[in-house]
Amino acid sequence: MKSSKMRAPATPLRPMLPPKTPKSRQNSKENLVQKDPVQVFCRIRPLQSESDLSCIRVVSSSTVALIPPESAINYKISNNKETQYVFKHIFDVDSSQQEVFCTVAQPLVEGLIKGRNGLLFSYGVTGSGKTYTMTGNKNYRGIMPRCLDVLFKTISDYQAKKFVFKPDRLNGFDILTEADAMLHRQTEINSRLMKLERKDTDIEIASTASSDVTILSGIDEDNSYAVFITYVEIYNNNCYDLLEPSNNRNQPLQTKIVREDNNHNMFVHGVTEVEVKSVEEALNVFHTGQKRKRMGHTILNAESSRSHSVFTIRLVQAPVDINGEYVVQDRDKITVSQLSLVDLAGSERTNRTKNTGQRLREAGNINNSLMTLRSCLEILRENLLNGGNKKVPYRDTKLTHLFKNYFDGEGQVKMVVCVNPRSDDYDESAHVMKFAEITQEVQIARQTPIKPTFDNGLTPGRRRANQLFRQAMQVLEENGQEDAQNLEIDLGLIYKLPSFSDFQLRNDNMNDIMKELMICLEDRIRCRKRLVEDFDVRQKEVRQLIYNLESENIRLKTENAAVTATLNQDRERMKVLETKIMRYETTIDTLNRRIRDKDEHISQMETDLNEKQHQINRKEQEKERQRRKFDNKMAEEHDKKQRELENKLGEQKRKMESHMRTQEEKLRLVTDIINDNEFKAGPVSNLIHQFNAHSEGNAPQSERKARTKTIAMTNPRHRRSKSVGNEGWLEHRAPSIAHPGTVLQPYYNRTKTVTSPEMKDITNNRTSRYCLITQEADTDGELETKLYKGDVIPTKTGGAQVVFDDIECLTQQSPTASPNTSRKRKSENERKTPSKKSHTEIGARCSTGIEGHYSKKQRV
Ligand SMILES: Nc1ncnc2c1ncn2[C@@H]1O[C@H](COP(=O)(O)OP(=O)(O)OP(=O)(O)O)[C@@H](O)[C@H]1O
Repeated sequence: MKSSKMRAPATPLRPMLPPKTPKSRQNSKENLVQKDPVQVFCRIRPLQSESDLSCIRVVSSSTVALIPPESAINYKISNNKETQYVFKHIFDVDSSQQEVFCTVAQPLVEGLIKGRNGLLFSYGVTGSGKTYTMTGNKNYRGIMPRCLDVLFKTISDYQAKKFVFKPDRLNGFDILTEADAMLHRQTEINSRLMKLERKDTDIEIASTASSDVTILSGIDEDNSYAVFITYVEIYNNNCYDLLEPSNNRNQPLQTKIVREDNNHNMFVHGVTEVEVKSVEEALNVFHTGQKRKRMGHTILNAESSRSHSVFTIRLVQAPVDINGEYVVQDRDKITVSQLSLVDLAGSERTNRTKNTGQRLREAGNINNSLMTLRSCLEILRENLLNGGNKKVPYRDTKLTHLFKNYFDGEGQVKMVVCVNPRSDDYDESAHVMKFAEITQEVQIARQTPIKPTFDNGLTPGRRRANQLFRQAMQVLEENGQEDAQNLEIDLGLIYKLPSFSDFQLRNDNMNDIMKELMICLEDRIRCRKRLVEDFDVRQKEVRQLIYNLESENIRLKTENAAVTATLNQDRERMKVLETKIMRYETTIDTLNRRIRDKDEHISQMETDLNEKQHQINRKEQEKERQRRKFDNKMAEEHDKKQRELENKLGEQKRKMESHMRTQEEKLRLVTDIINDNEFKAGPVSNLIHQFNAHSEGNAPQSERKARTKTIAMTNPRHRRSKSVGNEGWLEHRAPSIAHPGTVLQPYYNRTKTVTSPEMKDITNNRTSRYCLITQEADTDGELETKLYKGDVIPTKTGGAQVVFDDIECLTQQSPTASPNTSRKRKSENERKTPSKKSHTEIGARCSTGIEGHYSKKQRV
């Protein structure tokens, strides 16, 4: 008999802080004290035809004997002796599906409801009745639909609304709020309407649900429950999600991986978990999976019996809130339990099936996984017997990896061995039996407690109490108590209604409690009425107060608006100013940056300038050094040249002196000659001849003869005195002579200029020198002035003769005439030639005399 305290409905302000308890799984291993063996059941299917021979004999409800037929391999070895095998229970050919379910699966469902995990295998060769046992058919529903029947029947009143629990895709669940869940429900309805989904229930299985479904114990009335279905196929050691949503049905299924969640439970990662609310819905999902399986096998060219099917029922439960209506929004309080129903592939050996190619590979994989399952169980058994800690090769195949947790003590494991009694299957059946026998020696730790008891601070039985409370209120309302519905309306902190007296909820005193509750409620209604009246009065006062406050508030708001407007204006101004400041700051920054750049530039320039100045100084120094060197060199050169010039000058001087000495000597000689021969008779021509002979020496004989002939006879004794002051010049010039305008003019002392000289001009005593001036143009048209000079010497006859001793030649060149090198040269040559010529002419002229007499005769 279950009893619970009924309490008043909580007010929203009532604190509800349930202390958190650690998760069950954390303590689960510490709590494992008891161990249960793997329960193995044996089911013998009926013979297909009456002609078939049976090799199995049921000895008792737990013992079965295998009798080898003659065709068996070990017929001779076993000496026709039967082998007996003991199992938990033997289901013979007459055993019904219900019987099998009740014995094998119902305890697992009970465990499931209590939060315990369960695993049920069906093992056997092909055609031995595994699928028949697990799924069944239209008339004979198997374990799976029956499990669903019982489960939904048991939790029917406690099911949570759809989508309150949502799979988190990592083997856990989240709790959605009622609003979110409703949104999901709406979306689902819409999508169904869109798709116009056809109800595709597996007719064979779902048509006849058992009417005599038992309601199992162990349900927690203060919990809400939800059922989720997953359907996975393991084929060729690959995991496929048969419920995977797909738009294209011909698209092959994606392989999935087996992973471990945060609580070290194994699960198929990303598997589709479908929430179902009824058996029909669950079978519908199963049917969808079956179709996907068939489709997949058609695509892969496989056979259904070659794969392992894992149909898992996951039961999610969580406590309801204090009002017993909604699930408490705390995912730590969720309990998830699951029951996996595994229809294994046929366990026959390859040599029997004569498979090749793909079939052989399939068979290999099947055997592999079954062998691994077998080795895992054997090692577990060995560890158990020897206390060893040998590593169990769960990870070798997907099948064993997925169910690792069960063998490690996280759930109950059961196996139904299906055998075909046909003698043809003897060898295979013997294998199956042996394996099954070993399996049941494996002990699995019992999971206790099955479900953690949360100390969540909530009253047990609150859901039922709430229901009773509602019922009582409904009765009161029917009895004319209008305020009954308002009882729930909380009066807040102002008033407190009298507390409920404690009611003990028991199944046998429900009517008494109901009566007491109604009396209590009537009192509460009266009390509430009083309080409500008082409340109304106070409410009016408060309203007035509020009104006043509101008026004041409006006034303040107006003031506030004005102040706010001013403030906003100020803020705007501030903003503008701030913007300006920012702009200026930016400008200042920019300018500072520029100044820095310029400073850097200036310092760089200064550095360059210094460098350049330094270079210039260096160059100046170098230049100064070069200049000094050059000056020194120049001075040296100058000294050298000066010395050379002095030497040359000295030499020239010496030459000139020597020449002068020679000339003086000559002159002296001439003077001596003249002096010696002044009074001696002798023609002057001889003296001149002597002079010429002396001076020219080598003159040609003919020239000398000619000259001798042309010179007039003179008497040197009569040469007029040339002493200073006594020299008188007779300048004889043609009337057409142009003044040459030369700077250097011949200097004549006591000069008499005549154009046509008379005798007396020559013969007078004052005239001692004679100068004849002629002018003519040369070949280039240049003016050439010649001055023929000579001594006037009186002749014996009283006349006078002129002895020419000098010719002066003045040649002028026009500055406007174009310079002509050849002409110049010519002129120079000419100048040179006349000089030479003049020299000869001097001689000639010197030897030429103009003899004049005082007589009127003139001879030139
Ligand atoms: N106990 C039984 N009572 C009546 N019919 C049975 C029984 N067991 C099996 N059968 C029938 O035998 C046939 C083969 O059975 P089933 O398909 O379940 O074998 P299986 O072991 O699942 O084969 P596979 O390994 O190919 O899947 C089915 O038609 C089924 O109805």
